[in-house]
Amino acid sequence: MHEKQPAVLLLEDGTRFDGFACGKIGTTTGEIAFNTGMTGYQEVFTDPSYYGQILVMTTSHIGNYGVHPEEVESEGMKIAGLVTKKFSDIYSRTAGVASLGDYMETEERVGISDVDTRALVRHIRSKGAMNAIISSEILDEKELMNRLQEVPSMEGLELSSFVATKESYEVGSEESEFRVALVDFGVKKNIVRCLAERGCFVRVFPMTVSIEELKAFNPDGVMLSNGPGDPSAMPEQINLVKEIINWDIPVFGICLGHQIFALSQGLTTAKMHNGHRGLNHPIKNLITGKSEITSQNHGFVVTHESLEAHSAIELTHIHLNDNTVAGIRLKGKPVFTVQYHPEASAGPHDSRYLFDDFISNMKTFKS
Ligand SMILES: NC(=O)CC[C@H](N)C(=O)O
Repeated sequence: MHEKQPAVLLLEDGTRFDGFACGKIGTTTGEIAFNTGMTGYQEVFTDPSYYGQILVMTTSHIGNYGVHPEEVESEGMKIAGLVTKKFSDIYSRTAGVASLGDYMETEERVGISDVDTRALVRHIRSKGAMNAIISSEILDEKELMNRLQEVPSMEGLELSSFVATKESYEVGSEESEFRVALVDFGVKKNIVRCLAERGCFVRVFPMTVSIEELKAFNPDGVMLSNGPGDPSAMPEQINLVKEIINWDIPVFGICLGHQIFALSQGLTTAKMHNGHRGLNHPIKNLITGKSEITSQNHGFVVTHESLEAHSAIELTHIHLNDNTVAGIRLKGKPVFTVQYHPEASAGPHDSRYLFDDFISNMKTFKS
């Protein structure tokens, strides 16, 4: 345990919060976002879709169950920084191997604790997403603001290339019933696990893969992964997905994969006032009429206006809090995508059936 060191959180609009340093002593910048999940902080912090974001956890105690090597969604922490109310230096869980503070230091992540996170979240909820800086080495507001002004806006930022694989790799056995080509934009490990558990041999391809390389693998289906950043800043990947759709193979897309699919078909995406990040987001499946409680993490969304004007794409799921587009499919084709996280790690398993739907599409396609 360390002596508490002062730290500052400064938002782009000049709002300042004082607290204490947690994790590495240093400075970090990014877009500020909040997650309302009450558990699963290690999975969240290692989710590649959070790359470039300073994350506020609304649950008031973070760190109290330490960290565990298996509870990661990628190799290492991906959030740009952490904001909490109470940061626990000690942890109580027999399976824990280290404290969150030690893990953040090893992973070189800067955080700030003892912030009034309720006031902070109310502020960003009304003002909308904006950039922020956390520092435990610079406390001078002018200097912090100068640094903050150099941080690019999330809108227009391509971030997948910082977190997605550069080399292909395989998961599962080649003897498996289905072969899935996964295009990696920043994949969460649990997506691959959910496929492997259902009898899939998965080859994870870098996002620079060509359509010929994908075809050469002879897959039964293509999975488009989640990932960070603005989907509209990825013209090559949008083009690749257009080619995948023309190939007429089963496709399943999650989050960024869903947004890139939408853009490839001429729909548009927009930046949300505030994203959806948490474990209890209500979704309605418009095909079955059933609701599901879902895990979410996104700051962009497919627009209703573009969808209404498109005759080949059908709305399949809506978000019940704000009616935003949560799932779509290509009419008459085995192609569907969702804005939320059926692999939900952490989170409820209500939406796991989407993996089964993908499997059943591949079964039909094979025969
Ligand atoms: N989880 C994701 O794939 C996020 C997608 C995209 N980066 C967004 O914020 O909307």
